[in-house]
Amino acid sequence: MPARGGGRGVCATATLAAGDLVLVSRPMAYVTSEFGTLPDVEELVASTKCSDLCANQRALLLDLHAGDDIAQEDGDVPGSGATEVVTEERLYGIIGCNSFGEEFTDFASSLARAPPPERSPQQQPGGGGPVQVQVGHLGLWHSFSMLNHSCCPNAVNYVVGDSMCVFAAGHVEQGSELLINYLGAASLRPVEERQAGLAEAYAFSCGCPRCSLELLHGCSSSSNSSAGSMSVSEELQVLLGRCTDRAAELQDILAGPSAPPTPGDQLAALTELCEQAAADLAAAEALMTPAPQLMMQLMQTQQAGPGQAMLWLRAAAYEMYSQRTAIAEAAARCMEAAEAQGAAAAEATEAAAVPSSGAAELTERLWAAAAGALESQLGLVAAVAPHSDLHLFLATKALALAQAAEGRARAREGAGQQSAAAEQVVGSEAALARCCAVVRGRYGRQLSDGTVQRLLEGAAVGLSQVAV
Ligand SMILES: C[S@@+](CC[C@H](N)C(=O)[O-])C[C@H]1O[C@@H](n2cnc3c(N)ncnc32)[C@H](O)[C@@H]1O
Repeated sequence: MPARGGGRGVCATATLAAGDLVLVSRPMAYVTSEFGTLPDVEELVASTKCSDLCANQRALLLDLHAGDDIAQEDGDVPGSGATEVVTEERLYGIIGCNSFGEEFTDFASSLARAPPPERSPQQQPGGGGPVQVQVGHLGLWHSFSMLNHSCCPNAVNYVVGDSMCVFAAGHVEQGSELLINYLGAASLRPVEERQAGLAEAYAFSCGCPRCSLELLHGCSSSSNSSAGSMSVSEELQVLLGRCTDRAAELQDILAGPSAPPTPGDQLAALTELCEQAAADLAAAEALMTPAPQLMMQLMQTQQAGPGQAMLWLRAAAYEMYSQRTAIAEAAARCMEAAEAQGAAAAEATEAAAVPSSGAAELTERLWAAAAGALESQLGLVAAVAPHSDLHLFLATKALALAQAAEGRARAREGAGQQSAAAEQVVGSEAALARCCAVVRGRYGRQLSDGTVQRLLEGAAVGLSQVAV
């Protein structure tokens, strides 16, 4: 694969579906840190140096790509032998190009790895040490290191214990290259930032279809531009800048020192923020809708269907979708609190204890808006980070919202009230089926129903611990 630094890659030897196991790799070096932080690279370097590598293992280590400069300076051909010395510079190069780390092990599988309740909560199976469900880790795995990157990956990886597992994350034709995402959450940033990140960390320029499509579209000038001379990319940056400012405002409204004192005030401030966020998102969506001729050209050069091409483009504005969900959710919670306060006050004065149906309807509308915003967010993640942790996280969150909406609808029916807004929410059965499909795509197509259930329970607990 001459277009890839180091020249190698991994291709499917058979046609694959999401959730097919591609490889399991044992670590050559592996370090962890408590409290979920990412260990320092120096720790992995020190651990690799200290480990007593046999000739075979040293040959495998030296076989790894260390960056184009280092390979050229050494006149090295990968896989050239066990007798070479692993210099410090080379080791840093190898670790820089090939290590993989996470701030904490993913929330679903970490809980699923904890012992079942009948065992002591502190004991590993077989009586080992305490189980750490949230540790940060960094490691080096040889066969995993052969996988190249794409911003629209077709494979997904995660660590169990200290082993690296890789699964297909969608349909993969026999002979096609398997590609993973090196960028983590940064994969949901615009193309210029992704390219800069990859150039800095790995010294290559990504030529994946999503990058090419976005670059081509981003260079075109925006017909919406008030200045008339801004490119799509520049205009998107302006909108994303406003999104960042709004995030600070949201923080202030929810927790800052100048937080408005009553849920009513808070709701008014959130409603205003929600309107601004919706207007900016609509502007971004218009910006990311190419003119028909450009769309034809983009699809022909990138071999992507129109739906796919659109999702790839819109994923550059992901932060705005995510913010719209956060604001709508905050507004719904706020209205719910106001509704509960109203009910409590009515009860205290022995007035009608049932909250007014107008308030109830508004609460439902806000929850339906939050669920709708989450569905848009989920669609983007499914397109650019299929079966990732984030995909599972959002699917689980959508399931929780659907179940809560159904619970409220039943409670209101019990109180003789109607709620039309709840019907807009994806039903919990559909949301559960989607969650199970995401789990199977991430953790293995062949999982039993019991294991899927256990992983979903893990994801639900993780959801309650992580605020996004
Ligand atoms: C983990 S290695 C992947 C295997 C590597 N191609 C090899 O032959 O050893 C990471 C390196 O592969 C190269 N690489 C990965 N993805 C790439 C891509 N999409 N385009 C070009 N080079 C890529 C970069 O040089 C990067 O530093």
